[in-house]
Amino acid sequence: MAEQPTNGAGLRGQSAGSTALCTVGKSGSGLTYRGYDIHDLAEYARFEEVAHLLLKGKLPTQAELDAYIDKLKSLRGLPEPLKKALELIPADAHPMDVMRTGASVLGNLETEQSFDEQQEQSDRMLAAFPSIINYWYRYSHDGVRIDTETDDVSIGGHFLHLLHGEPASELHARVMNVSLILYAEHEFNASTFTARVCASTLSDIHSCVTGAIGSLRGPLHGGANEAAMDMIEDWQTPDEAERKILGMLERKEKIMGFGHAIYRESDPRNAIIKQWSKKLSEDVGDDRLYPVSERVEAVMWREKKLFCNADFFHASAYHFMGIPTKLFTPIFVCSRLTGWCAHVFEQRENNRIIRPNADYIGPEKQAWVPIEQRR
Ligand SMILES: CC(=O)SCCNC(=O)CCNC(=O)[C@H](O)C(C)(C)COP(=O)(O)OP(=O)(O)OC[C@H]1O[C@@H](n2cnc3c(N)ncnc32)[C@H](O)[C@@H]1OP(=O)(O)O
Ligand SMILES: O=C([O-])CC(=O)C(=O)O
Repeated sequence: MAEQPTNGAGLRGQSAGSTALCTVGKSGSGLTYRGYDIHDLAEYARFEEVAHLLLKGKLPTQAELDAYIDKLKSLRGLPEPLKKALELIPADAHPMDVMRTGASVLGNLETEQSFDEQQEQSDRMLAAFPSIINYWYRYSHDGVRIDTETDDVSIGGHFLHLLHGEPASELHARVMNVSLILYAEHEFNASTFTARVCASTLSDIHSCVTGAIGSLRGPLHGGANEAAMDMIEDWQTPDEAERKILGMLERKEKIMGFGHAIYRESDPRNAIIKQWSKKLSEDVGDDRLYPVSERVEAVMWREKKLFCNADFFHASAYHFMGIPTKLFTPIFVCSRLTGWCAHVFEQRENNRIIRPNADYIGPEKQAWVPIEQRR
């Protein structure tokens, strides 16, 4: 593992527990899920296989995978009260707030009654989350009540089908599959840690996931893919992008989609999603966004030795597939849900309430001042 600052800020460099789910940056840049390298998973696996790996503890056999896919397909429908709740949320709401509310309402309607239900509840959320966000999006933006029970085999294809009202192309379904795999799990990141803290109080799984969605929403975490898109979308040429980035660095602004709390030299997911972004850019005949993104990457490395994290090239990749920017982070939710739930299971298996100490930096003991004497 690369050397980390240990002054305590952000708990950086400190172990907060153990996990059998994931290694991040173990040899400087690697990423594995239960021992499987991210490159192999992105190249050969279906997202549903990775979900099985994380949630059930092993890669499925073909028969197990077929059964799991069928099961997830059967769980895509939404209960009427949830649809009604989604219809009340205005079009200008942030989709991450919609996800948070959707998860919470589902938890009211299909409450986890005991931890024995954790697998079933996780599968249900995995199947239902794309339906939740797209049901709201299509109702609030297009005025249509979509049928969320499609026959698409993959969760990624299903997501795009609901969004665009037609089955996804093979290329788009493939890229969504890769994207969902890349985002699925990442050890004790902020949102996963949120889920584990919540789980450590023996709370229900919907509360753990709802809290995690709130943590993922911020631009320093999952919200960075949207923030990166907002940053680059108006830049017309690589030269303009370079000028703008240099200006931002001069003003000491954060450049979204760059840097990482754990990786020091590169994020292994970047090369993978970058390659798919390039393919998509050729597919749509783009001669602007991809070259702009590449220049931003080069300038950030040249000027600051800062590298793209998983989010940066996700921005252009999603954009090329016609996904509205504000739905980028909800897709991250649909994927990271697998990691969150697997961590909740792990926390529950060997639980102690998470409750660290704080270093007190406030005033020493003070004498009580009656209210009429205060100034
Ligand atoms: C899926 C994910 O969640 S990946 C992360 C997504 N988030 C982003 O892309 C947001 C932009 N990036 C960042 O804000 C940070 O790099 C984080 C939040 C990811 C990590 O934060 P930290 O662990 O505190 O970063 P780190 O210790 O490596 O920072 C070192 C220095 O580089 C600077 N730096 C780090 N990232 C950036 C950036 N993207 N732009 C400009 N400067 C940066 C920091 O400000 C810090 O400078 P300082 O020493 O003068 O204060
Ligand atoms: O690990 C982190 O700090 C951020 C994260 O979730 C990721 O990079 O996927």
